[in-house]
Amino acid sequence: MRTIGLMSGTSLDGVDAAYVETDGERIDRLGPSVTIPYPSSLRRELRALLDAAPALHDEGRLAEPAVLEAARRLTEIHAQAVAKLNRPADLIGFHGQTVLHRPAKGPGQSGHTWQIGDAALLARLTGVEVVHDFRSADVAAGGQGAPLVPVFHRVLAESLPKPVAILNLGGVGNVTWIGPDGELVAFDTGPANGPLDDWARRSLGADYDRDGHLALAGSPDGAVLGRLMAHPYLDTPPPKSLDRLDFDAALREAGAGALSPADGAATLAAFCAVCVGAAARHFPDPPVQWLVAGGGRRNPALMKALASMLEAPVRPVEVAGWDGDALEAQAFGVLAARVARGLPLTFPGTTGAPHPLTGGRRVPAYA
Ligand SMILES: Nc1ncnc2c1ncn2[C@@H]1O[C@H](COP(=O)(O)OP(=O)(O)OP(=O)(O)O)[C@@H](O)[C@H]1O
Ligand SMILES: CC(=O)N[C@H]1[C@@H]2OC[C@@H](O2)[C@@H](O)[C@@H]1O[C@H](C)C(=O)O
Repeated sequence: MRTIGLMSGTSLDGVDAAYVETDGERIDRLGPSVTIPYPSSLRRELRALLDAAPALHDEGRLAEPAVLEAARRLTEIHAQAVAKLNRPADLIGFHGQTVLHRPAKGPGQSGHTWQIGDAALLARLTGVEVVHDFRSADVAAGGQGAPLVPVFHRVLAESLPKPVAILNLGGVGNVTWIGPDGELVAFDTGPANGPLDDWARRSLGADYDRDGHLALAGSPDGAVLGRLMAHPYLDTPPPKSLDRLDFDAALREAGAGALSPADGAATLAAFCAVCVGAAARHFPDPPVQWLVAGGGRRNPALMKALASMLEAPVRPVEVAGWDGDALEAQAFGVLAARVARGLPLTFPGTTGAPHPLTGGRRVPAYA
């Protein structure tokens, strides 16, 4: 199948689109990819929506005008990304924008995950069948609904020495550990760029701390870091996943807000690495190497903190010949093909699904 994967991540920086030829099990060709950054006004709208989402959800106000308007703007930019790729496609994998993620906390409890985006509008604008809503079926079955990329990571990493750990540093961090027989252990590690971006906005008035300049100018605060390290998420065994804002209260309570701009950034970078170090304790065996994808691999402060925290070499995924900016978008092309073929997206080792589960919903192409 000729697929286009579309991912709008928790960093809210833009949409990534990638062309992939795949049957969902193998990759025949990884084609071009593009990113369309969101205008600042849409970033602000989405960031406000993340804050408002818990109340909107709890009050059943999912179709508020502000939500529909953000979904429409987001979807139109996704359609622009598809047009920019300019490749004939059979299927689009449309993740949408997560505004709230609250998987079930325990057996018998119900959870929910909310991605905004108008799949019918995207199908109309592109003339291509759209697969969307990749996470709900898993959450409804008691899974975490995230992460979803591990099954794609396994295809990519087929010929690499095992065990290997693939770390994505987006707004939130997530890791996939792949064992010698293709076993998967995957989960969200902790906050990554999300709090760093919020900090950069507050202290620099910038979207992010470019090249980690601010963090590299400071030092991690031992007391704040010590309080953060005691967060129960770190020791909780997988499966586990996070909302983009899950650590905000803990960061406030730990006193991060009182630090100087540089020390605050250094502390947040160090904490991201501490979370990854804690994640490694949940692996069945230590990985021979860490391959890092996502925007965080461009932040030298994060990469330095990771290298000093982890025992195996830590390198950007480009050393394996992959494109660390396109990986998640590529994954949603492959996942769309898996949905079309009824193949599982999630597994006991990834989301804690009770058994391998398919998911997603399909909107046919409009003529
Ligand atoms: N040169 C750079 N220096 C520092 N940080 C950078 C740089 N380039 C990108 N980033 C960080 O990477 C972030 C974007 O990462 P990415 O695109 O992987 O996130 P995402 O796909 O939105 O997130 P997620 O994986 O959580 O869905 C930016 O918000 C920024 O924090
Ligand atoms: C609920 C949600 O959107 N989660 C994202 C987020 O961003 C990174 C991390 O948290 C990961 O669990 C997931 O994204 C990737 C694409 C995934 O599902 O594999």
